[in-house]
Amino acid sequence: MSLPSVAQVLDALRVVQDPDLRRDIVSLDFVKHVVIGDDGRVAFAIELTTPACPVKDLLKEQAHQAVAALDGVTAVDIEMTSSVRSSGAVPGQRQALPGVKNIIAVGAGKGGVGKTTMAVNLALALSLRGSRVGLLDADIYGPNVPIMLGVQAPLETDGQKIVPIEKHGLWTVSMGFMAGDSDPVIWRGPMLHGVLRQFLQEVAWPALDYLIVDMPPGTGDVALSLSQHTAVTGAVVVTTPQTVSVADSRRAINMYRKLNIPVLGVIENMSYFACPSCRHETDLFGRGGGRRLAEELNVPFLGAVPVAEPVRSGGDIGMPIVLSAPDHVVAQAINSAAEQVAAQVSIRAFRTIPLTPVS
Ligand SMILES: Nc1ncnc2c1ncn2[C@@H]1O[C@H](COP(=O)(O)OP(=O)(O)OP(=O)(O)O)[C@@H](O)[C@H]1O
Repeated sequence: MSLPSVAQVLDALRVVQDPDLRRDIVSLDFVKHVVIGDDGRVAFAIELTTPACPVKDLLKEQAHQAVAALDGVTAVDIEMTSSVRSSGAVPGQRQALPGVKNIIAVGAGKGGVGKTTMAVNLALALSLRGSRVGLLDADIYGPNVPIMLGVQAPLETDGQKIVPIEKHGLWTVSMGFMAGDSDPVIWRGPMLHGVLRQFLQEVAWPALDYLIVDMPPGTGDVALSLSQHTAVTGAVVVTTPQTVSVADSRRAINMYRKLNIPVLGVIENMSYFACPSCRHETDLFGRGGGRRLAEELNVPFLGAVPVAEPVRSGGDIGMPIVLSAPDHVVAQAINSAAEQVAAQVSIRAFRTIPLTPVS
């Protein structure tokens, strides 16, 4: 039986569509290194735009089926790889940080909605999926990242730049490493601006796919500084479902829009309580407010995360839930939200990078 050509394999793969990018994987230039063996074995790689791709398994399965159906094919070997694209540096705009492909702000309109919890767990979820991730604690007045990561160490320099502290596979800097746990931070706007600039430009950040920035709650100075210092890929807004929180989140989204920071989407934290014994779900704060806000403002809804005691206790002892209980319903909800964030970043990267034509 005759063997298919590389062109025929590629043609067959054109039926496989990336649902987020709305194009087929061949014209997206995802298919690499097609090798057709004399025995009819076809091997190739599919290079996705993030290791956290939510539809990775689906794309692999569809690609397998499409190629296996060709005459002469006896086996199909697919290697799934990824290369995160940068959507930070748009021509004519500010530069992203050197070596940092994407900067993602995690913000909230209100304090106490779980913004830091989401920032830490989203960062870890992306890292656990194979990305290189940094976490910048820009919540200068209430720096809780060190507590939630369970790390307390003085920041040091390599002679020129601040060396970020590595914990659980993340690289991080925080005011909490400078001030003591209970020292108040009393600074004026220009000083905040200076600290943020230092944390961005005077830190020896390693090469990163994603730098997650834990923003202070509310609308204000730090978001403005961030947008002035660097090209921000986008912002994730964390809300709880009740009306007062949603109203503040609406203001936060509008602020990011005013600053030309794209809104990647809304996460509804503390969406409901899932009883660990009987599994009954109670809508403590009126589930759905975050989703309705996303629909109203025409931004993606990235997921609903329930309330659960292990989230709080894990945060208190520096062992975030995606690490301590990866099968917990909350960890799964956060993992799914992290995949949606990565997908939104990829979508933005494709809006700013011209596609390579495929011959
Ligand atoms: N889904 C959840 N289930 C249970 N507890 C949660 C959940 N999300 C957050 N928490 C807890 O709520 C408290 C506040 O969370 P966190 O510090 O992340 O909020 P925040 O919005 O960053 O607050 P702020 O910026 O005002 O300091 C923490 O004790 C945290 O462990």
